Amino acid sequence: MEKTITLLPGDGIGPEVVTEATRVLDKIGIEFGHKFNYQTAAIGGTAVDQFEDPLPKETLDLCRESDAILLGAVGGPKWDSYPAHLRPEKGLLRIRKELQLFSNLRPVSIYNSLVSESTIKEEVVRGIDLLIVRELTGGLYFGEPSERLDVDGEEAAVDTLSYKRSEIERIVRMAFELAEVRGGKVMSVDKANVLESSRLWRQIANEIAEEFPNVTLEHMLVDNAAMQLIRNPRQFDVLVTENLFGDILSDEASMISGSLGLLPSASLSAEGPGIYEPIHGSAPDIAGKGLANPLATIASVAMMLKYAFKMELESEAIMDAINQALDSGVRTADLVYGNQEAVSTTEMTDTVLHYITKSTK
Ligand SMILES: NC(=O)c1ccc[n+]([C@@H]2O[C@H](COP(=O)([O-])OP(=O)(O)OC[C@H]3O[C@@H](n4cnc5c(N)ncnc54)[C@H](O)[C@@H]3O)[C@@H](O)[C@H]2O)c1
Ligand SMILES: CC(C)[C@H](C(=O)O)[C@@H](O)C(=O)O
Ligand SMILES: [Mg+2]
Repeated sequence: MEKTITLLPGDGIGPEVVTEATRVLDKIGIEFGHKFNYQTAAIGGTAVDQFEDPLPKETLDLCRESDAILLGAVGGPKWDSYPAHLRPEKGLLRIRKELQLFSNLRPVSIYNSLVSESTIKEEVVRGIDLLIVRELTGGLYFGEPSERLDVDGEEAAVDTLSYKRSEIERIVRMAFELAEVRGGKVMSVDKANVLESSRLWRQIANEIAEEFPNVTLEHMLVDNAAMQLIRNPRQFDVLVTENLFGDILSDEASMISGSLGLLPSASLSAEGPGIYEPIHGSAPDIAGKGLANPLATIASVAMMLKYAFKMELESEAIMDAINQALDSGVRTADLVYGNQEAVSTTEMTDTVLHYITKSTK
């Protein structure tokens, strides 16, 4: 097969991890006889510097006409004081909205050899396999008004948490469809004891549940969910939640797998190309030092192969290779506690590449 992939390296460690992920794609291409064509475009702070726009039109056009998009990360201290529309993060929010990527899948599992190294007890994390389904184009990130204002002569600011029925229906339905082919359980996470938007969310989740007799639905308040994720993550199969709750819970959940540098994601729409992106950010503290863990981005490529190209075997070959690389003992710095030696970003990828073969399946 021949596929065109738009690369959006972005800022900080973004370019480093995207480069590593394309090496993995190239190896898959060789082993399985596919051709991956890349086109690279600017997003985030890099795009602000070049085009005074965190999402130039040319970038969006390239993305629209590609088969899939691979994003590194955006943002960094350099742009933190820029006005809202020129912030790197705005570029990411805009592209998610433009491409209607309402569904962000953030799977959380643990590689075999990391079970005993987790900061959480082995018996709590062993065999973890849960999926966070994060709503990605609504809620506080996009609600209007979102602005500074004057309240009683005082400086104030407002952000708006609003959801339409259709927005809730489609993401909750997606969660149920995924649960049907997984463990058959949906946990809808909200703050219905306080927020009206959460009460609508809960009501609609109950309605959607009627369409899926083989899937059980439970509700959990988000503060409790944050605690339960660490106390007993095995109770969860699919968690579905609004944009900001999903953002926070997924960073927390990454520590069940061992590091923020391990968690991949797929941002999907009803039709058209999706963005495959690690859940982590641009990590300015380690950028340019060869310290970044490339595995979240490499696993995002595995999600791309599975969801965008229906290349199940190829996707599994990558996940198997990551498992074997970690089994062989290599660790990037984020995975090292104590005095074990860490390998570089490139060395980690080299080890993954070593284990990628068609015959692994
Ligand atoms: N999707 C994205 O583009 C995205 C996501 C989150 C944050 N950001 C942006 O990134 C910038 C930094 O934010 P932050 O520091 O809060 O979050 P971050 O995710 O960039 O980093 C948090 C911590 O995790 C570490 N880390 C992250 N990814 C890693 C990796 N692959 N390997 C090893 N360690 C890794 C970092 O070194 C840092 O200590 C901000 O500008 C923020 O807006 C972007
Ligand atoms: C950079 C930021 C806008 C983004 C988000 O909050 O969605 C990031 O944290 C993520 O998780 O992808
Ligand atoms: Mg985040």
